[in-house]
Amino acid sequence: MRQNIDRIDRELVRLMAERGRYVHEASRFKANPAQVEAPERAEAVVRKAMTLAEENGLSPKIAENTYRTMVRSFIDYEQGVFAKAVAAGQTPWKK
Ligand SMILES: C=C(O[C@@H]1C=C(C(=O)O)C=C[C@H]1O)C(=O)O
Repeated sequence: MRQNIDRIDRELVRLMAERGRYVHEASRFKANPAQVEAPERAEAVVRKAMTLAEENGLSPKIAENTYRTMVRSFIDYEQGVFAKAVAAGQTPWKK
């Protein structure tokens, strides 16, 4: 049983890393920190995860808590990537 949990954790973290690379990419299309935050989109992602949870027999509360924390962390990460790009003069709308 724990072997299965460990296997799933390896897969989840691999998928989170892949997700992170796309979040990193998304920052290139943002013009300011408010666009990085994109609260409506973030909320839609959480809601979608809750619907998917219901469809898959997972508690929507677990999906909600997990996704709120995860998306918040990705936004913070993306804000960091964005701030670095601005500091380096590498903002795409200036190219
Ligand atoms: C990745 C994006 O930026 C932020 C991070 C999101 C996420 O991790 O799902 C969603 C919306 C934004 O808050 C995006 O706008 O798509």
